[in-house]
Amino acid sequence: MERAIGCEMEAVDQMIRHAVWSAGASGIVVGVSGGIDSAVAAAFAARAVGPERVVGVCLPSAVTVSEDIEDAQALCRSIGIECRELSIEPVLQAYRGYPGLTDTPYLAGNLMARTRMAILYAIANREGRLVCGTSNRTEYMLGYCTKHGDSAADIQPILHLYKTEIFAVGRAMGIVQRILEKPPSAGLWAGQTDEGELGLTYPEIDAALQSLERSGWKAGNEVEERVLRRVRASEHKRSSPPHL
Ligand SMILES: Nc1ncnc2c1ncn2[C@@H]1O[C@H](COP(=O)(O)OP(=O)(O)OC[C@H]2O[C@@H]([n+]3cccc(C(=O)O)c3)[C@H](O)[C@@H]2O)[C@@H](O)[C@H]1O
Ligand SMILES: Nc1ncnc2c1ncn2[C@@H]1O[C@H](COP(=O)(O)OP(=O)(O)OP(=O)(O)O)[C@@H](O)[C@H]1O
Ligand SMILES: [Mg+2]
Repeated sequence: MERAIGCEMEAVDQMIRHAVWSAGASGIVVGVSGGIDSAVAAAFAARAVGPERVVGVCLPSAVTVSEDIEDAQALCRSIGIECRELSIEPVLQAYRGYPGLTDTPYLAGNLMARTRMAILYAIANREGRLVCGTSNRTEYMLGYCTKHGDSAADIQPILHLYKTEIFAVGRAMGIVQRILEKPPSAGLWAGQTDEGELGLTYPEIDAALQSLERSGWKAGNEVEERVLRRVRASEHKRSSPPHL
């Protein structure tokens, strides 16, 4: 880990406090999946504005494994935030009534991510909260997220951190061990893992991204070429829609 974790954590705290204060918000809502990104993002939110002003919402579907729900609850307990659980199955069941909209795991998965976003924003609307993002720099650069789904947020406390750095920050914050050890997964279909779907490991991807950034986005090997293709293809997820 090259960056000074301590100084950067203070800067994140200040950024979150400023965003909440300038929005006149009562607090923060964050989707807690039982994974490391939402754990670290929620822990930052709790540090910044106090755990009593943060609510974690676990939004399981039929493909969510019970260990993930238990880990999300354990995370909320360990950082002292309220934990709510709302199944997204009734909403997904309604989508299944529209022919073809949920026919593949890919289609259903993106609908799950956007359903979670809609519920988090409804809670934010009702309670005057800001929605806390959980995107890290690696998935942001690769576009490995659902556009207007899990990528939608009002604050982004961990967007500057590569996935491999999230684990180091999580360890420094004392995030529960089971969350630190599980393989990253979007949890959108049974058996899905990030590294399986991307076809590269996070250490490989992060090394390639750092090398590409240093070289002015010139690929020097096959892994860097593959990563660069994903970065280019997902440019639209990092910019405003074209308009006049
Ligand atoms: N060049 C372009 N200019 C402007 N817009 C463009 C575009 N190309 C596609 N689009 C639009 O973007 C859409 C495709 O983007 P999107 O809907 O996001 O879908 P897409 O990127 O195809 O799929 C999402 C990926 O993210 C993964 N994911 C999702 C959610 C969470 C996580 C996780 O790690 O937790 C991972 C998921 O497994 C899948 O691999 C197209 O249908 C189109 O509407
Ligand atoms: N079952 C769920 N309940 C609540 N929020 C969820 C759920 N599944 C996904 N999310 C939200 O979508 C975000 C994106 O998922 P993603 O898998 O990238 O992150 P993670 O689960 O926190 O960490 P990891 O990538 O290591 O699995 C989560 O951080 C969380 O905010
Ligand atoms: Mg996950």
